[in-house]
Amino acid sequence: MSTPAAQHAPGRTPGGGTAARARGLTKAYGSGETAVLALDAVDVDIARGRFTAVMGPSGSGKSTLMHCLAGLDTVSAGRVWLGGTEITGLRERELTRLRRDRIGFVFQSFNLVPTLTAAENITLPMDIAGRRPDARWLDQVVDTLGLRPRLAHRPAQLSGGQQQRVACARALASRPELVLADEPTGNLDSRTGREVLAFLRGAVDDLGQTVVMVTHDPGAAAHSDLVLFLADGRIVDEMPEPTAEAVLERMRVLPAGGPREPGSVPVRRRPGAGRTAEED
Ligand SMILES: Nc1ncnc2c1ncn2[C@@H]1O[C@H](COP(=O)(O)OP(=O)(O)OP(=O)(O)O)[C@@H](O)[C@H]1O
Repeated sequence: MSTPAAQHAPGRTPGGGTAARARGLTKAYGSGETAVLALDAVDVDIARGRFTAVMGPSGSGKSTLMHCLAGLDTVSAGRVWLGGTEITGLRERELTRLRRDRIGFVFQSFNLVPTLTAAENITLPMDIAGRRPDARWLDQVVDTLGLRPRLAHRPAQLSGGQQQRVACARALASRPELVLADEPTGNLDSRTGREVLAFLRGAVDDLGQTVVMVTHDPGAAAHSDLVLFLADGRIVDEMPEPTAEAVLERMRVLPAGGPREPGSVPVRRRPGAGRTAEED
């Protein structure tokens, strides 16, 4: 469970498919002279049952991509699907329900409720939704994350790594179709960070979950099955079975990134960029 993805057998999980998909996904912030193009006609397929990392320089559009895939942000152009559901065009109420029922989120700052126990934090989103957790699934998640002895503890009684494990369990509790993790190890020391990555890896390998993780850390990306490299709002490359060294090397030659004005640079696509997982 704790082995980097490079040591896992390559190939898709049985019954794979696409958990999320975007075509021509474009996001501009602002308008006129101050407008910036955060995403520029991105095509992406997120393979079901796999662990995908998103890397790129600061300002390259990683968080925007994540937010658009989750329906947390509106798109300027293009289409986004979660499974078979097109989310572009859904009303806010439908989006709220879709996020609650079908997507799990893990953030850099664990976002736990301090007055609740670990167990209560884990089931909170389902409690709010009036949904009953599947007890067997929840047991599996709690055991995979090694949280059984900590369930009665409040966040302040847990280490940072344990708190992030609780946040991971909360994201997995409803057995979502997609788990989105934005810099999940950003606030952790390297040892506890590796622990959390091993658990995310376990969520994919042992529980069949689909995880997309934004990270700046090549070592974290090495736990994934596939790294997508963003630069200037475009997917410029991808790397299956990444190693930390290969990711670091690839990052060195990425453009410095940052937003730019719409239309200021002609759309030019590297060979293979935006290729779908199906086509590999
Ligand atoms: N709410 C916003 N309003 C205006 N511009 C925004 C907004 N959100 C993002 N941007 C712009 O879009 C660009 C892409 O932002 P995004 O946060 O997706 O980049 P990132 O790759 O996640 O960066 P970082 O690694 O620093 O978190 C940013 O550089 C920023 O200028």
